[in-house]
Amino acid sequence: MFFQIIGTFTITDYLLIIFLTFLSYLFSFYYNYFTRPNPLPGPIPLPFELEIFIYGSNFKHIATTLYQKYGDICEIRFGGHRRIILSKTEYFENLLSTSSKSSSLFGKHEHTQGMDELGIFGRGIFFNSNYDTWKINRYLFSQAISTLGFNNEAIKRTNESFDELVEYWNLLSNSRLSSNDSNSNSSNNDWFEIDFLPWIKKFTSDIISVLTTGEKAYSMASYYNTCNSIDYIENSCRDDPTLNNSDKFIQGIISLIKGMIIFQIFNPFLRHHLPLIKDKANNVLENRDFIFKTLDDIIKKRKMELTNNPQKLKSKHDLLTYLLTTNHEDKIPINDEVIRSILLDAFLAGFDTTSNLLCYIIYYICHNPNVKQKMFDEIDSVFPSDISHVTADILAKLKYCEAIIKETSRMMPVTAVSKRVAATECEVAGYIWPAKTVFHLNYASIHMNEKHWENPNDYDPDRFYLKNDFNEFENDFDVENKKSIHNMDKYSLVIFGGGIRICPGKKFAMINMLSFMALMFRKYDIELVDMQAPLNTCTTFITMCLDLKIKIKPRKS
Ligand code: HEM
Repeated sequence: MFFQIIGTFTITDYLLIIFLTFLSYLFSFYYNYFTRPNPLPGPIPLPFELEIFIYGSNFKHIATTLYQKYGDICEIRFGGHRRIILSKTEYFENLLSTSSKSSSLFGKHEHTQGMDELGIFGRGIFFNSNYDTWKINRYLFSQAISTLGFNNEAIKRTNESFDELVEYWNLLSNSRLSSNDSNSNSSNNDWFEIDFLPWIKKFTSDIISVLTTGEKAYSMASYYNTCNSIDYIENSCRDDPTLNNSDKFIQGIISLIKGMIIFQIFNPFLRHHLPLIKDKANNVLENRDFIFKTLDDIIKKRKMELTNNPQKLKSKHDLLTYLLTTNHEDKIPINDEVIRSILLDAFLAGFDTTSNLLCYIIYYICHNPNVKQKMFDEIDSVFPSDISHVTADILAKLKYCEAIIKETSRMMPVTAVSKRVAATECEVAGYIWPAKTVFHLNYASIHMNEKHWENPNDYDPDRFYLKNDFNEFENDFDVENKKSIHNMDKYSLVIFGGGIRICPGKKFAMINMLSFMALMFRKYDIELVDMQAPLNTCTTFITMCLDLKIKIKPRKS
């Protein structure tokens, strides 16, 4: 009967049905919009999640533009979700709360089909919104990376990696000089030109890799080989099949960070059927499988070592060894999949954040020669050239370098906008919101707000310069101390997030960045190749530097 009726339809009938379906979709879409709770200023939404084609995916740009146009609290529909953009510190109170499970604002990511497809969300720490599993994973992770052994290892590995980096730069500089190529990038006066971004990414990924898995990644060696085919670095360890893929693995992590956004902002239909998007989404999935397999192989290999030679592992201070031995001794029920997700988090959250911030530091100090000189003076006074390697005691004295890290993070936060998703009805900014509302905390605009910062466009690390022995990054952000130092409200500078989901890697990140600054700027003077070029960045989950050409020259000792 049904098919008989269908059979009588003409093409006009079909077109009419399509038109009416479209009309009813539009009607319900805009009905929901105009009857939404707590209507806020913001652009009128577009049907079929078309906003991505208008606003792009740079969420820092979206949030700052909306703040400028619509004020401290406004909204946008994006990626199929209503998003509330908050650009006033008072509104952060409930969102960055330290109260735990009861908080309906514990989750950081909207649950979508894309999240499930990617198989990363809901696991590990960063992408996990399940309080019970998150708590165990975060506890294990924080325990492992806060041990003295891990911190000392972090300093030792940074020293070693820097020595290696200097070796490659010397080799490259010498080979360019000897080739005497008139078209060579190296200029006279001992200045040597490099693309800093890939080098610092390889540098930090080598450190993260060895501290996370206990395995060397040889990313710098690989990159050196792509820069110079003459003096190819032979490395016997690279015969190991696990390590042969190591640089590919690091590249894979970078692509995964970039590719995840596709699963967040494109709806399943576009991801599965629109050719260009479909290809990109498939590449992300293929890459994810490769990353999972590599990590699984490393876990298997370490487990074998643990069985065959448990004594040898006593000297290891990496995250994986800690997780496996904790599993053995404390009987905490974590399986290999959980271990893999924690390791993956260390890679995802660990190396791109520090490497990008180091790029921004270089950009800003090169534009502010007085800051650069003051930094040189501090480094020279606490880390003289007769001391070969940086130590924890030296790092604790680098107060001006610490101020540079803060001021750079204020001007160019790596996490420009963070997110919370309501699990149940909740109160934020004086309104009651339904479950699933997505809130964006617009740190980038707050960091540049005249209400909190005098001359916010001026790069001035002195605003954070502590001349006493107090090391702010040693402790969790302490409201009282922070107020006494900056005399500002506690959310006016948010570098590592806040509340129970504050970055657990912040101490390690500080060790890593301060060590690099001390080693690099004790040895090299530095300039930008093009002082007129603006800082080229793009924001997805974090704000990434897209390129940074610099010139370096050994400093006179
Ligand atoms: C400059 C360096 C870094 C910056 C600016 C940074 C910043 C942040 C921020 C803003 C958050 C989110 C907090 C929130 O949503 O409230 C976060 C979370 C996190 N970070 Fe970092 N981070 C850095 C380095 C690191 C390093 C080196 C590691 C580990 C090796 C790390 C591991 C994590 C993890 C696991 C989380 C998730 C915490 C959770 O959801 O409970 N981060 N980080």
